[in-house]
Amino acid sequence: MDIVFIRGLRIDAIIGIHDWEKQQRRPLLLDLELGCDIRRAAATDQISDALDYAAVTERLMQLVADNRFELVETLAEHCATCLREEFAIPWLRLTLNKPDAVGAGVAVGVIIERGERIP
Ligand SMILES: Nc1nc2c(c(=O)[nH]1)N=C([C@H](O)[C@@H](O)CO)CN2
Repeated sequence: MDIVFIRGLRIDAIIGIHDWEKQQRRPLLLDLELGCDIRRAAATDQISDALDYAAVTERLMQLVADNRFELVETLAEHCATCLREEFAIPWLRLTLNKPDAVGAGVAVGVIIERGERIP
């Protein structure tokens, strides 16, 4: 299986369990590995045959802008479900990093894998 990746995507989100976290958007960092087969896109050189990482990025930014959650788990799961359904992605790994949430310079978050890797 091939992978289209997105690394270091910064999206400002309302997320957190505390009242003060619900008042202001704060940055999240997303890394994604998206399973796909790039061979058709490579053969045709057409974006319509590719898993368009720009379209995926735009969809994630819209999803985060339209929602507010308490837990990073909930947001990660929504992102994974949305991408798998709307972009027909068989497998993905998503890392959601909420920087500085427990202290300056400390990274916390979740890493989830969903779907089946196609050999
Ligand atoms: N597993 C999780 N633990 C915590 C989360 C979370 O989303 N998932 N969130 C918080 C707070 O919102 C934190 O970011 C600031 O105290 C705490 N633990």
